[in-house]
Amino acid sequence: MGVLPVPAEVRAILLDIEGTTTPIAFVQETLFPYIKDNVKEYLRAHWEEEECQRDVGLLRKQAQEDSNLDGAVPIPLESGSGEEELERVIQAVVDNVHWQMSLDRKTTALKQLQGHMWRAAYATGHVKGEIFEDVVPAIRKWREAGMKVYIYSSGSVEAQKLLFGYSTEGDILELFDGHFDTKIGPKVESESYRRIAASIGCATNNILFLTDVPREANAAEEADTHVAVVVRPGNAGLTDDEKSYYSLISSFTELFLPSST
Ligand SMILES: CSCCC(=O)C(=O)COP(=O)(O)O
Ligand SMILES: [Mg+2]
Repeated sequence: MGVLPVPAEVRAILLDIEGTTTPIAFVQETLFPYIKDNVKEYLRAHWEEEECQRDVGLLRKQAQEDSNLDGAVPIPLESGSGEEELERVIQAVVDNVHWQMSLDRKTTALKQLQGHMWRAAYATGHVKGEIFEDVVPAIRKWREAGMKVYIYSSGSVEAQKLLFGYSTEGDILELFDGHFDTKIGPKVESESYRRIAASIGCATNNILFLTDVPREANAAEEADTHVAVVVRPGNAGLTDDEKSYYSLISSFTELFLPSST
């Protein structure tokens, strides 16, 4: 690791969050436990709201798709009324959320609910989005050099905006030209990167994608997107093959833009 020249054709930098802009520990030890500890209470408090019913509907649909998976938790429809029936369905949703989270699943259904739940955690100051210290100064420099900067995370767009809107560096949402989540497709499928390029209005090779996950880098590369794998404290280790195959950076300051001499 040292200096990584950015290819001249690159016009946009696409950033992963967990393990790239943000420590994995913040997601795993702060954000996810908040969901596990509060999901039941949240569902009880918001059950009658349209947004909560939409989230439950998406989770129920996902549960049907998952029915052949080991340990999958079905979510029944409410049959009739009464406290006991409501508690039965809510408990099924809670168990489903816990099961999905135990596998670190990235389903849109789970991520939508999480995004809605974190709203209160950020707004009350209970949680602040953690950002590695090199991130903000580097993005400012890239933008001064004319680069567009986008986020692509499995976390919902709403969750992304909360993390960067209520971050340890203040509200830094102005640094981003747009956000993508799994609604555009999974991060491990190359088609997702083609869709992102089409949405930005550029070719896939005009994009440089920074991620900590080799499977995501591989999918992006298959779509002819430039990639670099980010090595941060607490990230999963890379194999020797991955280390020698991918361009690696440990800080955003290692990217060298041709126009930033
Ligand atoms: C956007 S905050 C929560 C992050 C999250 O839920 C997640 O699954 C992280 O995925 P990423 O694609 O950013 O590695
Ligand atoms: Mg990541």
